[in-house]
Amino acid sequence: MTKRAEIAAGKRWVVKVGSALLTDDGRGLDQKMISTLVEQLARLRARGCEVVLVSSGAVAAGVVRLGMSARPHLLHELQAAAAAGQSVLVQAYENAFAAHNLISAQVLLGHDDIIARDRYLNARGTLNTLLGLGVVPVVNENDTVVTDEIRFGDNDTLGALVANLIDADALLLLTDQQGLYREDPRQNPDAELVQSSEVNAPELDAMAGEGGALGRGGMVTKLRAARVAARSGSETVIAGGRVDDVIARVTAGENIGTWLRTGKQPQNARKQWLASMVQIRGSLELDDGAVRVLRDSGRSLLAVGVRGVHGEFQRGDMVSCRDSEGREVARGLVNYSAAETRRIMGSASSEIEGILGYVGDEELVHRDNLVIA
Ligand SMILES: Nc1ncnc2c1ncn2[C@@H]1O[C@H](COP(=O)(O)OP(=O)(O)O)[C@@H](O)[C@H]1O
Ligand SMILES: N[C@@H](CCC(=O)OP(=O)(O)O)C(=O)O
Repeated sequence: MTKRAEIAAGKRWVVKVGSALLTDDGRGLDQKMISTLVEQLARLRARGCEVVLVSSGAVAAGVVRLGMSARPHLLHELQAAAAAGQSVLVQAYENAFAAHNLISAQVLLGHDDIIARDRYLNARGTLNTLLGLGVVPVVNENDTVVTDEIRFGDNDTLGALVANLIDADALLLLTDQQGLYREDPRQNPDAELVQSSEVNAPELDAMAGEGGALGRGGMVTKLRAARVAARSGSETVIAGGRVDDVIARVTAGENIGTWLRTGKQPQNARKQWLASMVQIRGSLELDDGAVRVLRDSGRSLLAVGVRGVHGEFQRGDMVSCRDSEGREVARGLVNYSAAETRRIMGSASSEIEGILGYVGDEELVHRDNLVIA
């Protein structure tokens, strides 16, 4: 896609609405904002587009409902707030969509639903079926059961994974700023808006800062999310949720907000699933030859090309493969534990049996289980 106007051809949208936008400066849900957004989503549906809404706001709504003075830090208090707030949030959406004769459906997802392939396929099937039935799925993280270790934590990431799941044409991240600026506008009110950029452009990393008091990830997680969404070929636009008619204008291809262009060809479904695993258990330091083999020829990673092992992981965990300067080259599911890998690194595959007393797989990471960064 080379021109912004081509976005208008997108028929499948994921629209993500952040806490910063929805929660009336932390005083509970901003019902007016919900009605405004839903009215715009209803128009998008009437134009024949399918849409999945990813909405934050459960914790913020729960904090007010339970009379807490601020967003809690303890995990169980956060989870209690999310549980009490999610029902209010979903009810607000139900009412707002019903006013436009649309049915919405609550979908709560956790990290486990993404890393287990059967659950991933199941979630995809359910979302596609809901869309086929004309329903608007309203997705949030299943906050009440996730633990710190396995939570997405921010809904930008969740929005991107949903875009991967349903092969969305585009992801729209709506927030309290009008897009990505060259500097955080809270620090520099004169910062310039980035209108468009290739999503993987390295200079974007230095521009994106942390979030405000209400949201979680700021532009850091929005940028990361755009890169995840791009893996399935989804374009991303970050725009201001309070801008008049923002959803209609972005989806019509108007040049507002920040467009992060995909640039690359989408990965196949299995590689997308692999890429969507956000929990990395350890890393492998590769020698230059292995880096070249992975980057240029798409072959498997063998133990002989590994010089160092960091972290503790088990067979089947996701590990990051890095060059000698620590830059990520690829990620993949490893066939040996960290302890085993430490023993076989630098050795030829034919030597594994002699070292370990058994041989599982010839490859340390098979090419089918490897995604290049
Ligand atoms: N370069 C930047 N451009 C725009 N906003 C930025 C930038 N860096 C950091 N931010 C901050 O990110 C915040 C939006 O993210 P966040 O608070 O997580 O909201 P949300 O709940 O919508 O996800 C903005 O309020 C802004 O202060
Ligand atoms: N699942 C949480 C949302 C996490 C969060 O705050 O995300 P975001 O505002 O999008 O950065 C909730 O509903 O409160």
